[in-house]
Amino acid sequence: MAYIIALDQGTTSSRAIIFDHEQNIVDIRQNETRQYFPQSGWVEQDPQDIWASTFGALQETLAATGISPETIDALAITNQRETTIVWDKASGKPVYNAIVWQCRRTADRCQDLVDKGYKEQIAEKTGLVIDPYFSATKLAWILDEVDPDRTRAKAGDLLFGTVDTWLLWKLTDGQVHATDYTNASRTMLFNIHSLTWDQDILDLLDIPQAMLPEVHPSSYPFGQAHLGRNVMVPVAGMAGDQQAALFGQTCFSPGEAKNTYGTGCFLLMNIGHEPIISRHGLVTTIAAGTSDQPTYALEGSIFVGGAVIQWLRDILHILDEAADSDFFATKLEDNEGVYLVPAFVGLGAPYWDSYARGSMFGLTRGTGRAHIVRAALEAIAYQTHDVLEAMVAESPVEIKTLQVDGGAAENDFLMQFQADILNVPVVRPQILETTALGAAMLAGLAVGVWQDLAEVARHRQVDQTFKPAMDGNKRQKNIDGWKEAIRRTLTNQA
Ligand SMILES: Nc1ncnc2c1ncn2[C@@H]1O[C@H](COP(=O)(O)OP(=O)(O)O)[C@@H](O)[C@H]1O
Ligand SMILES: O=P(O)(O)OC[C@H](O)CO
Repeated sequence: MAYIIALDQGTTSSRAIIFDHEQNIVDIRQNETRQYFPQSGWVEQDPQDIWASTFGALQETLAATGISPETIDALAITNQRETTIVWDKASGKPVYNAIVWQCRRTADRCQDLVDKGYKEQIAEKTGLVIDPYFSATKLAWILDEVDPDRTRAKAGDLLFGTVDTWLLWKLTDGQVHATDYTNASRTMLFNIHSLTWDQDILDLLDIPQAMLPEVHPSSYPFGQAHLGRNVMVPVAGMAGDQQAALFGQTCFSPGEAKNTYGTGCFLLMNIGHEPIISRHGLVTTIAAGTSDQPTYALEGSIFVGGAVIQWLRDILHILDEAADSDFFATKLEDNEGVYLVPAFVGLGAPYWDSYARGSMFGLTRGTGRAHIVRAALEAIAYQTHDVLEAMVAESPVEIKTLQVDGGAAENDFLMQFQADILNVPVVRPQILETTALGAAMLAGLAVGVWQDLAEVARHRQVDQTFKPAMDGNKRQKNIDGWKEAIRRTLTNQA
């Protein structure tokens, strides 16, 4: 028997998942990772914790299953994207905490770039909206702190990486400094047409090319991971988690879309080989693929999805477990006019408001735990509605079904409410670990475990389809209430 192991480094946890050649999950090990919130809207993680939790999960899964590393055909890495790490090449030590994708510390820098008129140019080159979400201004911020005149970065003594690059570098004992197209396309430094780092943007932010990783397709022999006792295993697949999930959901054709409900929610639609620059608040990104010719995707990035449930559990303490949210939400017939806008770190697509903060509306003396829990789950579905609405406006392709995955997609109430609010069937696959599966598929294709896309798609199975069942008037009333809540939360409206 031979296997592929996917390392899925998400915002809240690091997982190692063993797949066999039939794409069955043989074992999963998971370690939580800690987030730090040093100031309002700031989010950091410790890069050493990211590494230790990931490598620990890998070692634990090998120990628990007794699977010998010699029988592993390939490793795959998939990761929270945009999160920015800079380390010292000689010592291998990070020079600052990882600045997490959700972090808003560079909001003013981004506003300054917008005010100076770079919006169109950056959208044309990178497919992105100027926002603190992406790595570019986070990297410039770290350099301003630790290497203001850029001497060390220019000499190549400091290296930059997103989480995939950091893990690859650690796994290969500092031999390989590389990333893939999908992760590079989230930095706001990468030209998605020429598939190269963009010198104009590097100059604009004073970022030396010498510190940037090489960029390859997602299905590629990146390097040999050192798993101890002279055992080397090829790392043959790397992709940002959302693009890996799109691939794992087998959305290989234009018009096919998925939404992942993790810490955030990320709705991606395959748009084929021609990038569209969005006029409706979406971003254009490179999808995971097996060749040099890129496939593109339109993406709606929602910053707070499942994280709102974590907030109810860990900060408000009104839930013991995230899964209990289903029980409380279904205690009510409807939301009774209560809306929660979880703009804890501003709002992403399609609003892009860095300065908005969370708000709740419609509270009465009768408002209790069930209302707040339900409003939180509904907010995940409404935000997805707003993104899908933008996607429909952008693309002539009709979205007939929405494929879903991620931790919060286990919540039946949320999935049914999502189908009701979108008026589109929501299809949940049997394997919810689609992100890891997609990465494993990319690695397996690179090393010849599977021959082609048709072969990797063969194993996909549906768990449940949630069909829209809400009356049209009620749907509209719900959406109107949400739009009003959004209107009252935004700071950037004219
Ligand atoms: N049954 C559930 N209902 C609602 N939210 C859930 C449920 N299970 C997990 N979550 C939420 O999903 C997120 C974890 O999903 P996961 O896909 O592991 O995220 P990530 O990859 O971002 O770390 C957490 O934010 C958690 O609050
Ligand atoms: O940690 P996740 O799975 O919510 O994914 C984070 C995204 O990659 C951020 O862009």
